[in-house]
Amino acid sequence: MLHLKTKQTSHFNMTTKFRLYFFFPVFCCFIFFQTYLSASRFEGICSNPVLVLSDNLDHKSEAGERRSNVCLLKASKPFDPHTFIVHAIANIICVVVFGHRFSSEDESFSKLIKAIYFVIYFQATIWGRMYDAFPWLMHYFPGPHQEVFAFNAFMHSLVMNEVQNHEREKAGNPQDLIDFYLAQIEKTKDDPTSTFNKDNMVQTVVDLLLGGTETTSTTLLWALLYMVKYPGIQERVQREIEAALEPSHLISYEDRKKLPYTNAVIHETLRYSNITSVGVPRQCVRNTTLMGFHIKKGTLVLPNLHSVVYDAEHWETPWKFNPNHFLDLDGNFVNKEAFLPFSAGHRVCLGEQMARVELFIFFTNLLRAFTFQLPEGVKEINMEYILGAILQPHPYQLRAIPR
Ligand code: HEM
Repeated sequence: MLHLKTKQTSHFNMTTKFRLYFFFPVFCCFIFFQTYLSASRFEGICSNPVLVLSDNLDHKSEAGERRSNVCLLKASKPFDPHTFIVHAIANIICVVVFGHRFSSEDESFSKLIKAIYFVIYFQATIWGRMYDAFPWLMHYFPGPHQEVFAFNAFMHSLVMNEVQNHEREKAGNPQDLIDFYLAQIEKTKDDPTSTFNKDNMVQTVVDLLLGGTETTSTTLLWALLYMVKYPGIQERVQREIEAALEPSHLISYEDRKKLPYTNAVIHETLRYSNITSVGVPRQCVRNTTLMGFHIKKGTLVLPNLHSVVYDAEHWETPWKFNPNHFLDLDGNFVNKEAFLPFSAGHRVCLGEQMARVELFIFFTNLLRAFTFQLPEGVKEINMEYILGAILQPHPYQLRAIPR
């Protein structure tokens, strides 16, 4: 099913307009952005996640206290890592598309994060389901479903503002996605078949903000939760990092080759947390036959990634967090055919490379700097997920002990 030529449909089956605009431009510009979102471009942007965590923790410190050690020691107090991680990850995609990051106190940034969260998780709520089933009726009723449109409008106006700033400032040397896109619009302005235009640009940026924030940050939240749950695995990762890298070494994506166990833990986190369980809804653009099954034009298709990443034929212990799934007997990293958290085929995740780099650099830096533990007295960890377009862990607290 994954290899069907499918037409992208919206996460929400709300209005035709919304459906048409939601992901379509991404498809048009796939090749352009595959080049733009290459690993090396954003590796530098996320190279200091420990500072991000420390920065965020420092906001909680009393006035006048010094950073560095003071703030790191403060990190051993129990805290919920959610906001810090989401802000850090959202800022990476902001640097890529806008060319700048936002301060955590910035109101429009907070609203953007809220909008992304709401749009991603709303659809699994009863209101989302009701709207999907009876859009014509629900349209007239008040309720949280109306907020999705308000948040969507907010995201569009925020991006439009950024575009206007770019146009005013006109950088000679393109630095971010909006710069490149504007240059592309100019280059193709005489081509009547070109899909490079402002509306598509704005929607594309919104798609990247939506696709690139909750996914990676939720995976990192699962990773920290697994480290707390399995301290033996955490310790083995830390020992590997210590043995392979000098303490002052600036961690890069290349280093994964020296850290097979750490790499295996990240892959196992992606497999086991299964955050995009049934991918993104697609729609068949023409009648198709796949392995004897006839699929009519217009049929909605959900790639069942869950069945692949938990397939007992491919995974030794599918229902257990087991980094050995990605290691051979000599401890070398091995990739697996059934490792498809980013899906496959024509509509494979556009941000896969970016997510892989972010996850590796964040996870490795954080485990090198901290040991993560449960708050004192807490024995139970809720490992169940909250159902949504992305499967997220229940809010939790942990302590980050500086190493
Ligand atoms: C752990 C992180 C991530 C996971 C597990 C993930 C997973 C996925 C999956 C399963 C799909 C649907 C593919 C299909 O329909 O077959 C998808 C699509 C998409 N993802 Fe990701 N993703 C992640 C991170 C990112 C990031 C960082 C970005 C942004 C840079 C991104 C942008 C997108 C976009 C734009 C699409 C739609 C692509 C299209 O329609 O052609 N994702 N992702």
